[in-house]
Amino acid sequence: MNRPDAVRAEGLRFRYGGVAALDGLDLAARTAEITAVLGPNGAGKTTFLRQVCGLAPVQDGTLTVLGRSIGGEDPTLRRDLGVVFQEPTLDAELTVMENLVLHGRLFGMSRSAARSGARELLGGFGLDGRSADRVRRLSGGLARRVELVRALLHRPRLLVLDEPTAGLDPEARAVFWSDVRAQVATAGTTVLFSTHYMDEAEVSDRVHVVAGGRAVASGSPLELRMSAGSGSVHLAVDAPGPLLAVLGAAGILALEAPGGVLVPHRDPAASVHGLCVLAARHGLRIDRVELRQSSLEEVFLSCVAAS
Ligand SMILES: Nc1ncnc2c1ncn2[C@@H]1O[C@H](COP(=O)(O)OP(=O)(O)OP(=O)(O)O)[C@@H](O)[C@H]1O
Repeated sequence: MNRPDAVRAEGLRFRYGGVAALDGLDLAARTAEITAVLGPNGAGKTTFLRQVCGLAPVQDGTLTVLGRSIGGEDPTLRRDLGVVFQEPTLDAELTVMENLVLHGRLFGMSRSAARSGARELLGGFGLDGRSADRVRRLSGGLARRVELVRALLHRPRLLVLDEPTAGLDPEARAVFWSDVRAQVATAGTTVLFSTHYMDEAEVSDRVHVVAGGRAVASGSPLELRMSAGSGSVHLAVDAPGPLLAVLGAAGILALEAPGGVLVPHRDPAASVHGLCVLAARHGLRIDRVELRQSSLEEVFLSCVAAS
């Protein structure tokens, strides 16, 4: 389904003095989808997300967020945004509920609406028992989930998350993302987030790989893996030597791999027949054929290396 864009960036350039942070960034995040901005340190992810939130000016290029053209500070936009940035910003001395009510009040909610909204969200994320806990007593993972609840309290249309799970262990990260997915499924919230974790990008509907301030690849995680052209065919054989020799003589790149031979191929499925025919012609027996897709990590590394 083609949904309208909640965020659209075209030719964004941004400089901090002599440093170019964004260098012609084009990307889009569709409504009610999860979009990942995946890139190494210094790729420009935070700069871009700050622009989306109106916290950094648009120096060059165009940026549209929820139908508004962004030029810098825009107080009306803030109501439609829920934000979790890298640095924790809960008040450690207040309880979970006090933090949430404070946030609700800042966003113009009545005390009772903030309390009942907070209760509902905490309940939905299985955190009902934690509302009276002081934040300083929470684990890092729990505190991040409370930040997520706080970001959602005023019912934003767009959730912006800048490396929201940095520093969390894999289990805490998985719980955090299951909360986010639940929110998208129940409320249709649009999510735009940055990460340098490949496995996190896998949770998204669409990934933009960013390097050097530009999007160097875009697509669903599956599309990216397919388009990287680095799938492979694994041919299980007892002794790889003769098969490697036959493939080498035919000009086919092949590598010895555990249990057999690996043949990298842009379209692994299309190459299977030819490989089997070639082996059979030389009297070589293949026990099993397995198609392997490149991981998002391989795609990421190859995109960044080529940029
Ligand atoms: N306040 C600043 N002053 C000068 N240069 C900056 C500033 N903030 C960021 N930069 C530079 O701009 C570039 C992009 O930084 P940005 O923080 O947007 O990248 P990032 O992808 O979010 O990185 P990270 O994953 O490390 O947070 C980097 O070269 C960075 O050093």
